[in-house]
Amino acid sequence: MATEIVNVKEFQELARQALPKMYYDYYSGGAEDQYTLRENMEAFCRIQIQPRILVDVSKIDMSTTVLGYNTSAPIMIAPTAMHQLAHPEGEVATARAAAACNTIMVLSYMSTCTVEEVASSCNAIRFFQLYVHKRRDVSAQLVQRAEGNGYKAVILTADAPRLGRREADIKNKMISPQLKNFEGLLSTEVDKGSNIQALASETFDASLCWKDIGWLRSITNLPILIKGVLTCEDGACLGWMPMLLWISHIMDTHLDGGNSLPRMEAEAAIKAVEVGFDGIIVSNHGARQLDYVPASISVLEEVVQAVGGKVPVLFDGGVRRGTDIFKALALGAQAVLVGRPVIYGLAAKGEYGVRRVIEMLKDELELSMALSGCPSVKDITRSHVRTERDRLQSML
Ligand SMILES: Cc1cc2nc3c(=O)[nH]c(=O)nc-3n(C[C@H](O)[C@H](O)[C@H](O)COP(=O)(O)O)c2cc1C
Ligand SMILES: CC(C)CC(=O)C(=O)O
Repeated sequence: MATEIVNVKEFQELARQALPKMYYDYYSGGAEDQYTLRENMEAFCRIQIQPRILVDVSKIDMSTTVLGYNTSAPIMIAPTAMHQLAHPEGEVATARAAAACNTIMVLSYMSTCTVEEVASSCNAIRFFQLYVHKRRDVSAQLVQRAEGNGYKAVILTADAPRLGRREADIKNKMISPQLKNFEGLLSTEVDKGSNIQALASETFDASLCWKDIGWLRSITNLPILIKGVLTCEDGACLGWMPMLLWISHIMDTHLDGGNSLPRMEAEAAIKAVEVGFDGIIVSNHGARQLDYVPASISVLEEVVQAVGGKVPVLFDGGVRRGTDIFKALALGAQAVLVGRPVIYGLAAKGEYGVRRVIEMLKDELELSMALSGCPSVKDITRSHVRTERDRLQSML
């Protein structure tokens, strides 16, 4: 008899067994030395939870809203490319699982099922992730198809002017399938070098910058969120801060007239709000772009402070446990997105596997809330966690 799967991480091994090596490596891998890939998870381990006792937790309510849409828990499905390499039903199976769990799914621009196929497969709340194509008309058409098919928001991924260097994909000569969304629009059959690399360099418009957001606004009425730009080196310093940097930060605070953030990071976050984004996703793209950027959990709080509640801040990177979700919420995220675990569930057991992954995370979050004295999501506060920065501060 097969042993019971008891946590999300165990789906990774099932996926490894189920998938051809080339695809498993593509899904699981990160950039270059994979330092940030390890950090994304290890940084969670350095945050401790401070529970409260004797709180009535006989009922736990995990429900929340994201951009006004109700969801059963603050857990969303991150945009990840090419689900049909994991399972023949691809993104349709993922969307059905999202619908069954009452969770929001973000469809990748690089999906293998089309925007329309996913929309007509179920009633999941769907957002659409966008890469801005060198040919702007291609991106505009995709956004308009998404809007016409009931997707509720556009998520602009801003951390990929070029593709990160994923060495396993280079060695494996990772091949991308034809992406049906682009049929008739352009060819994705490129056969030089790493095909994924060639696909990305054909696609990504590396000239995209802040001033182009006006163009994006002009092609859609949907809310637009920005994903990935705020996990910059400036924020990273704080997560890993040696004592010296903390002292200089305190000095900055005084020189800055009370701004509690390092100036560069605050500027980046505020800029995103000023140019009119409707939400921010703190993300390092699952450590697949620039290696040696900080774990995204270690910059979350600075971004939340800089944004000051003006727009929602979502979070992704390394979420594998309910306690990870609890920690991200305590540090100010409105919800988390989950990338690889969803793919592992899909590869191992199709739609059912994705459902199990989400259910397991929900069950773990519910238990974490009960054991921490938090009957609802809004009861999870900053004082429920203790970070490295808190520990260093207490030594001053
Ligand atoms: C295989 C794979 C494909 C991805 N494809 C996309 C994509 O098409 N668009 C995008 O914005 N992010 C993409 N991402 C990044 C995810 O949206 C997300 O930021 C990341 O997976 C979160 O980290 P996690 O996998 O540790 O949960 C991808 C990530 C993986 C692992
Ligand atoms: C096809 C890739 C460009 C999709 C992606 O964003 C990724 O693999 O991280």
